[in-house]
Amino acid sequence: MSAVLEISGLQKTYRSRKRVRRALDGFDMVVEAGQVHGFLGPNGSGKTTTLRTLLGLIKPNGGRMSILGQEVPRHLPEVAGQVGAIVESPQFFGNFTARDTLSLLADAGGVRPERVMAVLELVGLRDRAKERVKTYSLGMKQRLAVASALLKEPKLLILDEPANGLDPGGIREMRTLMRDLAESGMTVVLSSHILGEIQLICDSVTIISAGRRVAAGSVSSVLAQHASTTVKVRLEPGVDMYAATELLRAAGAQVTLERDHFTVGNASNPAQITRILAERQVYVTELTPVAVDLESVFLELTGTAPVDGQNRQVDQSAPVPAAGGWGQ
Ligand SMILES: Nc1ncnc2c1ncn2[C@@H]1O[C@H](COP(=O)(O)OP(=O)(O)OP(=O)(O)O)[C@@H](O)[C@H]1O
Repeated sequence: MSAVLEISGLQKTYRSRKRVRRALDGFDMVVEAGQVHGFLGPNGSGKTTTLRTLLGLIKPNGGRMSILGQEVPRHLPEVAGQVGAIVESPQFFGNFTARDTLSLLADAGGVRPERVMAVLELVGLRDRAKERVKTYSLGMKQRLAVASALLKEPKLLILDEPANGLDPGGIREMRTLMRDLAESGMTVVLSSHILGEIQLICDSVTIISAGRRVAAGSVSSVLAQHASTTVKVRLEPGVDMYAATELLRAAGAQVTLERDHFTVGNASNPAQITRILAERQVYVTELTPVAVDLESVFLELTGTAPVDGQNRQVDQSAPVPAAGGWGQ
């Protein structure tokens, strides 16, 4: 695989008369060819700043960036034709049809006119191409925006919050579209706050917090690195659950009592749970690992802000040893 997008040590500081705000603090990101890559981070973590810097819309204070092997912003004119991007919601004239809107853009960008109906077909708007944009739903407008970014047949498509404001049906359509584009060989980078969606759609992710990378890699490897040692335990009906949890707590387990079950947070050896309880004739009817998802990893990572002044990405710091070892 080869990197379509590489960012290394990116710095951006916004300065106004009143304050200095460091939006990017040595940020790194790599996106391999043909992937759908999720770019995740809480509000204000630096996603839009990264994308705007990459597209030459704002100037960084330091760091290196390359797109399709060309250093940017120096070589942006050479690669701009191969990058489609929607970083701010595009404004369309409501009285224009989708076809007229795209024809104007194609004309201005020196794109072959045949591309207009081709991209409308790709985003599923061909049948509605002759209707005015003001009659479109939000989801259709979002798809029209994606169509406009596809006019140039880009190798890299960058979308900031493409599913923003869409209902579940619209989100599903957008997901299918992203996957279809990746299958056609395009690399797609999308930022989103809808983490369940990112988990379904993306091959790989970068998570940013306070201007630094806090995790990166394939979705499965990011999840595996944060594999949970929490298990859910259910007991036979009628058993005193509180007394059972006290037995486990006395042995060092981190127990959280729920309405009809409890969880043990540091269960690196779940057999200890069944052994300790069975010794007191308390029997377990269910013992299941609590699955980790992207949302819990995101909350865990972005809840712990990077240490100021540390010149390294947070995901390169020494791994924290897994909790466990109680009840031996
Ligand atoms: N033009 C600007 N002037 C000053 N500060 C700015 C400017 N643009 C962004 N910032 C600040 O830089 C930081 C990063 O903002 P950015 O918009 O990149 O975050 P984001 O991750 O895209 O957030 P969101 O998810 O809310 O869109 C924030 O603290 C923001 O207030």
